[in-house]
Amino acid sequence: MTETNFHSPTLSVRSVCKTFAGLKAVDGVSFSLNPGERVALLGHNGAGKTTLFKIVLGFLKRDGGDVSVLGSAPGSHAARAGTAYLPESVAFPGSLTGREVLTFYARLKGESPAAALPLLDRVGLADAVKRRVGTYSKGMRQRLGLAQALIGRPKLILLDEPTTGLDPISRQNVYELIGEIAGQGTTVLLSSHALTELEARTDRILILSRGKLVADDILSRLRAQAGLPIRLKVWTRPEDVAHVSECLGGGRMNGRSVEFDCNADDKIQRLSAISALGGLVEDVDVHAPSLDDVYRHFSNAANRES
Ligand SMILES: Nc1ncnc2c1ncn2[C@@H]1O[C@H](COP(=O)(O)OP(=O)(O)OP(=O)(O)O)[C@@H](O)[C@H]1O
Repeated sequence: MTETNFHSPTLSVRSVCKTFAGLKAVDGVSFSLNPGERVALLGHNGAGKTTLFKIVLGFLKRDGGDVSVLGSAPGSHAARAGTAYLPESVAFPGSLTGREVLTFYARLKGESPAAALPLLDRVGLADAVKRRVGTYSKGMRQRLGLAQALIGRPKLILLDEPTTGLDPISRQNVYELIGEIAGQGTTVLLSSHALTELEARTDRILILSRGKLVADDILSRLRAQAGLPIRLKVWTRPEDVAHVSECLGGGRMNGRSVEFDCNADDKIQRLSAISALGGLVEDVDVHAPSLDDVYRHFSNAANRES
């Protein structure tokens, strides 16, 4: 077994392919993830996210390419010992209590149940540990799944749509927990369709389209690569709207504001021009392209190419 350290990737995927009955579910995908990274894997329904997860976990055999999990082959003892997985829908025996479920999984993973049980507290289930899981809400089951995945401090954790079915506060709690474990060096790879909530909570974005990896970078660089415009909205008094618009070279006028788009490269220059208007300007909003916009850009580009 190869020991991982801060110089070796937690997960390395090279030219991986998987075909189901002639359909290329994963088509030449390559990337590597480092310790402590929080990475979002995005893609339309059927893009190949779950297939890729299953290959990394050793549940599915790839047709080509290489995968190294913590320096070992997927599905090997070393890889499994350091990897955790939360599937999209978790199912636990309804007659067991939350505490019994976690104790069962701790034993299965060769960990001490006493060390694992505080995880129930961390996922907000402290008051429900003695209740049968059959009486849990969907969100509670999902949080129990997350506690199960965190047993034994995995070095790599794969989360398939971890916030599906959770209310806004629980979603926030999940991302706080993800931030905490990543801060301790765990690599988190999560798939999600909830782009807005990912925007500020992941370090890097991977986009799959029809099995191909069409983007892999931090959001700010993907924004720059996409070349999408930045929208500036300048607030002023109603009587000054026309004058402000003229000074700024035009723009869409609303009752109290002027809106226009600029390139990332022009942003500072345009903000200086706005600032030079002094008291005419009451406020400025800067809207960078959202992850939704960036995602749409890369997906559309991939569709046009194919
Ligand atoms: N066992 C299988 N047999 C045949 N085809 C499969 C199998 N598993 C997945 N596929 C196909 O491979 C493609 C990728 O599926 P996958 O489940 O990986 O997508 P996904 O990105 O996870 O989608 P979703 O967002 O809907 O969960 C789909 O076209 C799917 O129908």
